[in-house]
Amino acid sequence: MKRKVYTLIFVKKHNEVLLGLKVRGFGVGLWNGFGGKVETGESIHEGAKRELKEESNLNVNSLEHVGIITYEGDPCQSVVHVFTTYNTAGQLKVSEEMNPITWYKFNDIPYQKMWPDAKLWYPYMLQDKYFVAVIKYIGAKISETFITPCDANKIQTVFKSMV
Ligand SMILES: Nc1[nH]c(=O)nc2c1ncn2[C@H]1C[C@H](O)[C@@H](COP(=O)(O)OP(=O)(O)OP(=O)(O)O)O1
Repeated sequence: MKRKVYTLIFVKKHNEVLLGLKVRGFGVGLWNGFGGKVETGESIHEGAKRELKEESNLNVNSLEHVGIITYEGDPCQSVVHVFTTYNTAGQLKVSEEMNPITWYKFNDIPYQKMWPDAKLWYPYMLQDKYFVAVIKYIGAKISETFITPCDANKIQTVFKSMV
């Protein structure tokens, strides 16, 4: 089976993270980081930078790859590559996909208005701790999860074998 590959980018500063309310596409009405499908012919990093620009107007030079999430079951079978960055350039702007876009304090993340799996792995992402997760959905409900912190070198090895 060929899984769809997605990116998810979190812009951070000190103890705050930038989230947008999804107004189009997958996950409408939920807060999330920026991201989307990796397109044919682009690398995962290139896809991540493009999606960040399209959805927030922010440019970024370097992204840190902090996690790989594999989703099983409904609503789709996919792999999501999670990135963080502290360095962006350009003027933040809402987009057709994300509106509004807001800084959230780490201890005030709106988990009740996010994908149900977010609260399971955000703690790793917020601390820049590398992680690997497998999350199985049945319908809109999580049926099984496996989430583990991961050695940075190991995740880079796994990642390089996927790009
Ligand atoms: N269960 C889940 N939990 C989560 O926190 N984020 C998820 C998720 N399932 C998918 N995502 C993220 C991955 C990706 O960043 C986004 C979905 O991307 P989209 O479908 O919006 O892709 P595109 O922006 O390429 O879409 P279009 O431009 O509308 O074709 O939601």
